[in-house]
Amino acid sequence: MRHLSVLGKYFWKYRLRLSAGILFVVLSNYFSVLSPQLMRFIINYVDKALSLTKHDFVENAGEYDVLVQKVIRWIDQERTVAQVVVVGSLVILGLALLRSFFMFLMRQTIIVMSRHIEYDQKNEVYAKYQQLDTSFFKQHRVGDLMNRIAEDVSRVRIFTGPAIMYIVNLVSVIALSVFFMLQSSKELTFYVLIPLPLLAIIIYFVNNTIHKKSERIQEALSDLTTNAQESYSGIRVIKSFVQEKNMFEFFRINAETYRKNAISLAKTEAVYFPSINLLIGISTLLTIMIGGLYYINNEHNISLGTIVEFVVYVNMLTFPVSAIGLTASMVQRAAASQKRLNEFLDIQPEIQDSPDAKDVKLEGNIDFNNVTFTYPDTGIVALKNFDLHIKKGEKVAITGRTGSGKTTVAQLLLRMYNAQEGSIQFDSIPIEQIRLASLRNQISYVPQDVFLFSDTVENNIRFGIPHASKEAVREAAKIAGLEKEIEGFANGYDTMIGERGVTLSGGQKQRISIARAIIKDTAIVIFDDCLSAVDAKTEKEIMSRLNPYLEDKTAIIITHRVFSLLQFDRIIVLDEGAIVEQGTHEELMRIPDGFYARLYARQQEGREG
Ligand SMILES: Nc1ncnc2c1ncn2[C@@H]1O[C@H](COP(=O)(O)OP(=O)(O)OP(=O)(O)O)[C@@H](O)[C@H]1O
Repeated sequence: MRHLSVLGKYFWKYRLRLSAGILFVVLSNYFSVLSPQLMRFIINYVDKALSLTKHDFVENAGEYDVLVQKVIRWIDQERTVAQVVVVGSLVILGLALLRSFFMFLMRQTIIVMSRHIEYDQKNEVYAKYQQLDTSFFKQHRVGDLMNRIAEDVSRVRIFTGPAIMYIVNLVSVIALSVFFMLQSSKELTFYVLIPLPLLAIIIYFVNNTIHKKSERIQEALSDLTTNAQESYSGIRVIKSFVQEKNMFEFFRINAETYRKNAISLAKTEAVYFPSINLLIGISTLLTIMIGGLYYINNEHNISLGTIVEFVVYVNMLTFPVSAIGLTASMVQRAAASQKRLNEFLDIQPEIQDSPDAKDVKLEGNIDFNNVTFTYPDTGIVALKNFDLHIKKGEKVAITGRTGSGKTTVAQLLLRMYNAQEGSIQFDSIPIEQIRLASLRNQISYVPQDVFLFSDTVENNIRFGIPHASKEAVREAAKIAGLEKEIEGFANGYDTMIGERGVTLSGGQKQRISIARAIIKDTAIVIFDDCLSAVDAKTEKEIMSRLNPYLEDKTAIIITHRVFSLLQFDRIIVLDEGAIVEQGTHEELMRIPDGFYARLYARQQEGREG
């Protein structure tokens, strides 16, 4: 429950709606407990007026609610018995209408409030995701993140809406009806209420079982969905490895688990609802039986009207009491979901703006001073005493074996991580003193893994500059060597990319990603192995167009392909997180048995062979 206390801020925000909602629940219940009293009055009135029974009882006006007393006085004015019955029934109808009206208002306030809270909470979680560090996303599965924003937030909404409504309803219905039952007959109240606590306890326990079983079903369903999803997205691999049968078997096992759990839940539910009805039936039975005996024996001033009044009260208590278990499990689920959400919401991102961080215009000078960096989650030391000084306008290539730390250099420049030792500076300003948004806005980065959104080609290119003109988009596409291909698409720049759009080749995707960086037109450009999927000829073409574009920029190009490096001012060779060779192409070629020279020779052979 304490996990739910964070919702206090939302209840405070919507306090007007909440208080109005609570008032409406109470009013709606107030009008509903008045009708059994009127029923009692009408029955007793008819009984007395027509002398139906020779029964002796005293109508005690004080047992009725003040409002009912007034209504009775108004009805009971020189009217015939039939008129009293008709007018009384119309008042009962009026009460039912009033009750429904307040119920409508109650839903309009409490349920609407819960939708507002749901909206705010979704935004809060989404905004938090955007703030969290990249390392957080490495440690959590996408499915898990999606679940929190969808499933967990919905479960919390069930608490802020229906559960709150049920709780207020339960308390007010029990308080009001027990109050009037006691006014009417203490003895009968006692017997009638005996089965109700028992009912609540049984419902609570059975509901817990149902809750556990539902959780198991959810898990099984999640496995089943993941299984199906992977089969669809990996269909090409499955078919080429002829694994259809095995995959189906895997699916069948998951489906079987789901079926077993679902059947088990259905069995419990099959017992549950009839049992509730049985216990409620016992309450009604006790009312009629004990009330009847009192009546026959002329005890405790019980009239026919009182018995009917009690039967209606018992039925009125039925739903709220039987909803206790349901409400308790709603609260439990919401608390578990909020706990999960709090785990995320409480994380303070390590990478955030320090109070003295400023917007800085970057010129393009970059310094790595003796930087050592270890990935916090794996403990892998990716850079060791890394010292690199790049001047404004310099074009630097970084090469080396896979896993040597090349991408890490780019990640640190974008401040996706903080280096544990040493310092990184831009124009002699420590990276921590530059506002994150300012830093990242001034670096054009093309990551190794291309990611395109399900949107048009044009919008994908202008992603970083949402208001970029069509001309700027076309210019960027031209430099990235994409212009002709895009024009060849049926809808040109408006062609949709992604699951339901055109399927692009690996090289085309890479070039859209390059165009997306180019359009930013910043002083610093980092390309991370972003031409690996294009052929050597296209690569050369792109490079020749990029050359004039990069002229006044500082460029860091990470690559495995040596022959594209020829026009660079400096080539850095990394190995195990440290620089092992550094110089121009010619200088590196002169190092006997050097990494670069060997790589170059190997690639030349490959090209000729
Ligand atoms: N997000 C991460 N979390 C933990 N360890 C990582 C992460 N990214 C990379 N590493 C590890 O850090 C080391 C350096 O990785 P990095 O990606 O910088 O190499 P790279 O030279 O760019 O490799 P490649 O040429 O294959 O892209 C590797 O051992 C890698 O396993």
